[in-house]
Parts: sequence; structure tokens; C-alpha cells
Amino acid sequence: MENISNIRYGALPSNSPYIKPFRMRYVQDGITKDADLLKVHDSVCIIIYNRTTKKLIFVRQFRPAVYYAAVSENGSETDDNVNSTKYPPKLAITLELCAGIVDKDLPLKEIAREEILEECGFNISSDRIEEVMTYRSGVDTTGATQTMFYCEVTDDDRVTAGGGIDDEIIEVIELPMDEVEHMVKTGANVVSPPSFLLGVLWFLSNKKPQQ
Ligand SMILES: Nc1nc(=O)c2ncn([C@@H]3O[C@H](COP(=O)(O)OP(=O)(O)O[C@H]4O[C@H](CO)[C@@H](O)[C@H](O)[C@H]4O)[C@@H](O)[C@H]3O)c2[nH]1
Ligand SMILES: [Mg+2]
Repeated sequence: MENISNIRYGALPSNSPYIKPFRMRYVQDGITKDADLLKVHDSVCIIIYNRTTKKLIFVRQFRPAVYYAAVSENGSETDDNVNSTKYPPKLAITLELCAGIVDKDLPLKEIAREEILEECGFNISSDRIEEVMTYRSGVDTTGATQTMFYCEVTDDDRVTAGGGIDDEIIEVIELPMDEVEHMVKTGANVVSPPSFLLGVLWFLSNKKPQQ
């Protein structure tokens, strides 16, 4: 997963199936304002608890946006050739909830079920998936919604090793309760989106099994 090379930046083609930039102009209290916005897909994410191992299941993956941001924090974003020895790709391997974009005309819970299977390898029926909450995944440039779900699995539900579909490269990882609790309490070594932190805190407040 960390074998990343030949990194190049370029302009966004206008036909990207993932993001569409545009500008909204409006008048607020008599003041004309412009907002530069991005149309993106809504998404789902799933907190997964493995009852067999008593651990939470997450995914790790290389995130180009995180890599770009980590490199530009060091002042090198305009380099044509990014030096991946100086900036190891490991900087941008995140720890996340299983998640996916809503790019099909299916109920959100069904999209969540597919992501649990594709990314993590557990085949469960959608009636075992509980809706937790919907929030705005971004409020400045996108306003897209993300719907969070919760499910419990056992090792018997595992049908593949997971890892994603098509060209996705995803590592499935199980972490014990005390480790994730330490992460969200201290913020130590967090390379994660807010949805991961929210999902873990929600689990600890609502579902944490009694020891
Ligand atoms: N070629 C190409 N160009 C892209 O720009 C480009 N952008 C994506 N892709 C391809 O689309 C698929 C997206 O995978 P998912 O549906 O699993 O969505 P995630 O990337 O996991 O994002 C989820 O999780 C995040 C947090 O954990 C949240 O922030 C998001 O809101 C939430 O959707 C992959 O197959 C990927 O490869 C691109 N493919
Ligand atoms: Mg995903």
C-alpha cells in the first residue's frame, strides 16, 4: 500500500464524475457575496463491532488529499516532482470507518451493506444495520450529507478478506476498545476524518460492552 511513485498534479477536467466546482453568488443583508463550492456525492459510513473478537473494525488506505496537504504544509506543493522519499506515503495512510459514496439509486442502508461486504468482507443482511445519524460532512465547500450506521458482526459473517473493489487498496484492521478510547481521549497519532472520531465516541457512549 505504501508503494506510491510518479506523483503528478494537474488541472481538474470539467467532466470529473466525483467533483464539480462552481460559484454561488448571493446577497445577504444587502451585501453581495460569492461562495466557491464543490458538488460532491453524499456518503455513508459504518461503525462495525466484531462480537467474536470484541474489537472495532476499521479501514486504512492511502489518501491523496491527505498526502497533498501533508506535503504542502512543508511548503513543497508547487514541486513538479514530489519527493516520496522526503515525504513518505505513510504520512497519508488514514484510519477510517468503513465508508462509501452514494453513487447508486439504492436505499442508504443497502449502500452501507455493500460497503461492509466490499471493504471489510462481512456479508450481513440490512436488517442488522442500525441508522445512527445524518450530518453535513462539509459546511464550507460542499454541504454534502453523510449518514452513519452501526452494525455488529461475528467471524462467522466473514466471506472474504475485504479490501475494496476495482482498483481500491484497503487494509482492514481490528482495534481493541482501550486503544480507540485512548485515541479519541487524547488525539494522539490521529490521521483520521472527524467521522472516525465521532463514530468511536458514539460507540463508547451507546454500545460499549460491559467488561
Ligand atoms: N479516478 C478517481 N478519481 C477520483 O477523484 C476519485 N475519487 C474517488 N474515486 C474512487 O471512487 C471510489 C470511492 O470509494 P468509496 O465509495 O469507498 O468512498 P470513500 O473514498 O471511502 O469516501 C468515504 O469515506 C470518507 C471518510 O472515511 C468520507 O470522507 C467520504 O465522504 C466517503 O464517501 C473508489 O473506488 C475511489 O478510487 C476516485 N477515482
Ligand atoms: Mg470507502
